[in-house]
Amino acid sequence: MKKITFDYSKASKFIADHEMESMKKIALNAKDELLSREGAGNDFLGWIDLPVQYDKDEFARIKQAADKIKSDSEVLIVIGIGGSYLGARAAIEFLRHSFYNTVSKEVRKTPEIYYAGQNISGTYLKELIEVIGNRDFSVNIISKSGTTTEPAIAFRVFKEMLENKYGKEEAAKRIYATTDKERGALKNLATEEGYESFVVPDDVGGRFSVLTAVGLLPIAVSGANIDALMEGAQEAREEALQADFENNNALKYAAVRNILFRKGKLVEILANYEPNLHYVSEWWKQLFGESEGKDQKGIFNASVDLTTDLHSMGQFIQDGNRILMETILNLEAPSKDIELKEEKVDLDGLNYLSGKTMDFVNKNAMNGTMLAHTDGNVPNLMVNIPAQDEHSLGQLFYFFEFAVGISGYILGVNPFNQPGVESYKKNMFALLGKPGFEAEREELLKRL
Ligand SMILES: O=P(O)(O)OC[C@H]1O[C@](O)(CO)[C@@H](O)[C@@H]1O
Repeated sequence: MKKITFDYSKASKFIADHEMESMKKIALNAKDELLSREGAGNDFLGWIDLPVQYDKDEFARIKQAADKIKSDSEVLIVIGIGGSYLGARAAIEFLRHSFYNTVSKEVRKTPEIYYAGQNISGTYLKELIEVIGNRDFSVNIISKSGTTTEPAIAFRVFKEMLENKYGKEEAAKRIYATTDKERGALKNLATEEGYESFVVPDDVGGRFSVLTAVGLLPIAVSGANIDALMEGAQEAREEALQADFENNNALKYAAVRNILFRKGKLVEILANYEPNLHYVSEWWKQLFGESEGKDQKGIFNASVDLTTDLHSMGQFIQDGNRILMETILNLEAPSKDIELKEEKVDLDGLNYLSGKTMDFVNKNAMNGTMLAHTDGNVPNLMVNIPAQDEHSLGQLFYFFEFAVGISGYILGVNPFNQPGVESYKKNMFALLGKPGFEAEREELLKRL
């Protein structure tokens, strides 16, 4: 099986050999810190061994639950926010049909899948309910803490809908709860109501949880192969833990982005040339942004879908404030392609491309853009993804997880906490009038 690779050769003019030598030592120290489990946030390192040490009984139960949902539901609603939905969505959009929910059932073969609880929009929820219509559906509510407001609100709505449609007992058989093994409101509810439950391990944070039931149940419902996903992750883990620096893609990526950061490249844009990678970028943004953006430090993570955004953000990337580095997600072999035909009269002037494939055009756009951006002083790094399949994606997930652990330690932050996320919650609760927030409420209202 082909491997994910990281290539920074096109950015070599921005990185001197001695800088790499020096950062190599720092990255290897960070690796020791991570693997010795003595660094900051060391109670959240369960993701390191997850691809080889996971609960096999639960894994089998995930497959059974997915089979049940496939057999009794036309629609699955996945309720969660941040790490409790982005990994599943990234995988489903990367691995399955570009128009998964709208392509015919004969092609899709599995339930339509929609996401809720990732915003607080009444319009979104109301219209999602219209999409479900009278059809049979199930719900997978995912919240590690079991107390996050956005998914909790959405779950209330769908729980009531299920109970009205099927009665309380049957509704309970259509609700799958993925949460902490013993704590939180959702766990209590699941126990009380008898929902089938799956566990988010204590030592695996939300943004590192895609290879637990958090990601695996929705991914399995979509028809993707979760065994192959885990196998890919196992291979990337093997490399990350065992390989020396020169052959260790995750270590090199962590090192290079930190060299560039220290030279004023404060923003990293992740660029894809295939729309099915859009949510991989969204997943990556949380993984890196929430892990590194703290203590008034960190690389800001952004993403662009290309060539689409070359016609909106392209001007800035080429020519605006020079604070950018760019990492390209290069899907080496897309699963489908179209060959361009010759036309008798070359009115659109495209006959020079006849016999060429869309991917040929796309790859040339990518290479041309990479050189142009490099000339414009945006260092371009590349992550090569062999294929649009589970094996490659499993590798990619682990590659980025390991890289961010190393990168966070290089930066000198705890990559495994997210204290900053609490501030908006506190204000929201106060403004909503949640009991216990009365004093804060008065203060905030004066400021509005
Ligand atoms: O799974 P939970 O506990 O609902 O959390 C969802 C998301 O919210 C955060 O805790 C931030 O508030 C993320 O770290 C997490 O992925």
